[in-house]
Formats: sequence, structure tokens, C-alpha cells
Amino acid sequence: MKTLSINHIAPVSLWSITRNYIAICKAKVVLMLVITAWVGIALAPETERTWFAQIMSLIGIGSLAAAAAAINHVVDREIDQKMARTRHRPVATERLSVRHALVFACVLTVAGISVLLVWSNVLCTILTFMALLGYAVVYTLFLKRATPQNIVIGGLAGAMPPLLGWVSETGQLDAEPLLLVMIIFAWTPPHFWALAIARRNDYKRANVPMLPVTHGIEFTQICMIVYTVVLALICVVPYLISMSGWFYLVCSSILNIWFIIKSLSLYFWPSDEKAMALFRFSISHLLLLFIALFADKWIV
Ligand code: HEM
Ligand SMILES: CC(C)=CCC/C(C)=C/CC/C(C)=C/COP(=O)(O)OP(=O)(O)O
Repeated sequence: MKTLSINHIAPVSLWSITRNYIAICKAKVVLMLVITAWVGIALAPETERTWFAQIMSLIGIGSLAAAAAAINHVVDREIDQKMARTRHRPVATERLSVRHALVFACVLTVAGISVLLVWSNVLCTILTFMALLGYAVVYTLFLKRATPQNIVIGGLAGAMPPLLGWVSETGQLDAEPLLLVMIIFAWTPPHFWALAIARRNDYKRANVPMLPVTHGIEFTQICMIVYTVVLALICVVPYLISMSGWFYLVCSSILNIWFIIKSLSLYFWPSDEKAMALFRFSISHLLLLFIALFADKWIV
């Protein structure tokens, strides 16, 4: 592989430099956010917009989400150094400097805003930028360090993409995409707390007030069950208002009952392995739920 020599000391491959930049984007999370934004576009009322404009809108939303993730790596570098799960991250290990990470985040932000202004609209651009600030500043800089409700409130930023996709199409706010936001909003606490239970010692060591650290595992598991039930109830509403049909209702009901059963099982027979399995399940759950929302539009 081709190598670059920095100060003739450590040969660093071009790929390992690129890999650092990809890592600070949280690429898999951003991909999932873009998929939910795409469903927002697909469910919006039909417009004259071209495929190209829709793809550019998704690229713009993805760029701002990746910029937010890069800023998160900078702001959280000292916390990340203390946690086994995150201590190998590029900024935490200083493989990537703070300056380089911030310049990268700025480039992504400017590029994302420009793309959205050209191929989307002003409202979508403002809302997407607000989501960036919500995650990179409000959640990361303040809430994460301040309250065990950090991820509940901060979760709103990550829940925004279906609304952003919808608004990129229509240029206005509507009730339907807000419902999609509420679905992700209710999904986020069981998604994250499952991981936080398994990694509670990490958070304790880093002095981050996550719910399993401040209120214990049992209380967190009860909260997770409550949120999975709330999620199941919210997921019925798209069917009730005829936004989605029976195919979506059947799929979402199966997924949500499964989510509730898994949360109950974690409560009655707790283990870290089961908590991690529930965390991984939550990701498949959301992906399948949004695929069901999308497929329903064509099936029914
Ligand atoms: C405040 C809200 C959220 C918090 C605190 C949170 C937290 C986390 C954490 C700590 C991880 C593990 C990352 C790692 O192993 O490095 C993770 C993974 C993941 N999250 Fe979330 N999450 C949130 C919202 C979301 C949202 C809204 C989505 C998508 C719509 C999402 C999708 C994912 C995916 C796909 C992964 C797996 C990434 C991988 O395998 O590398 N998360 N989340
Ligand atoms: C513009 C736009 C749509 C923004 C979306 C923002 C975004 C990337 C949300 C994802 C949320 C997320 C991965 C939280 C991780 O929490 P954490 O940072 O506490 O986890 P960590 O310990 O793994 O860093």
C-alpha cells in the first residue's frame, strides 16, 4: 500500500488517515439516519422534485449529521479516553488532531448547508442545522454531562431526519412527519439504555450520569419497558390516521411486541449479554420498521 512519511518518523498509510475521518463520522449511524430521512421523502406528498434533488438532499442531511458526529468526537475526547468502548477513537488517541477534526466538521457543515440550500429549501436547511446543534452542542456539551435524561431530550436531534426528508420535499411542517419523529424519539431510550446497562462501568469511570449509573439497572429496565410500550402505541397511530396501511400495522406490531418481550426478558432474567443483544436488536427493529413504512406505500 502507498505510504506517506510524516517527519520521516512514522509512515502512515493514506488509508489509515482516511479511516480516521470515516470513523469520526459515525458512518453506520449516519447511514441509518439517512435511511429514515429517505423514508420521510418517500412518504411525503408527491412533488415535481427530481430523483437527483432528493439524493442531494439526503447527502446534505448526511453531511450535517456526520459533521455533528465529528464535533461529538472532539467535545467528548476526554470522556472517550476513559471508556473501554471508545478509547481507541481517532481524536481520543490523538491519531487525529482536534484541529483537523474541527476543520473536517466545518467543511462538512458548509458543504451540507450549501447542498441543502441549492437542492432542498431554507426550512429544511435550518431544521437540519438545528439538529446538528441539538446533538453536537445541546446533547454532547451540556445534557450528557448534566442529567440522566440526557439521551431522552438529546434523542430529539437523532429523531429529526424523517421530518427533514419530508420538509425537503414539501418545504413545510406537517403532522405526519412529526409522528415519525415521535416514533424514533420513543425508540431511542430503550436503544441506548440497553447499551448503557451493559457498559455501565465505562460510564461510571468516565463520570457520565447515564441512567443505569445514577438510578440503577432495575429502574432503567423498567423505564425501557415503559418506552417500548409507548413506542408500540405511537406506532399504531400512522395506521389509525390512514397514513399507512395494514402491511405496516402487521409488521410494526410484530416488531414492537418482540421489542417489549425482549425488554421484559431483560428485566426478569438480566445479563449484560442480553442487554447487548437487545441493543443490537433495537437497530434491526428500527431499520425493519422504516422498511415496513416504505414498503407499505407500494404494497397497499
Ligand atoms: C441521543 C440519541 C442516541 C444515543 C445516545 C445513541 C447511542 C448510541 C451508542 C452509544 C451507540 C454505540 C456506538 C459505538 O459502538 O461506537 C449507538 C449505535 C448505533 N446507533 Fe444510536 N444513539 C442515539 C440515537 C440513534 C438514532 C436516532 C439512530 C438512527 C436513527 C441510531 C442508530 C444507531 C446505529 C445504526 C448504531 C450502530 C452503529 C455501529 O454498529 O457502529 N442511534 N448508538
Ligand atoms: C443533522 C443531524 C440529523 C444530526 C443527527 C445527530 C446524530 C449524529 C445523532 C446520533 C446520535 C448518537 C449516535 C448518539 C451517540 O451518543 P454518544 O455521543 O453519547 O455516544 P458515544 O459514547 O458512542 O460517543
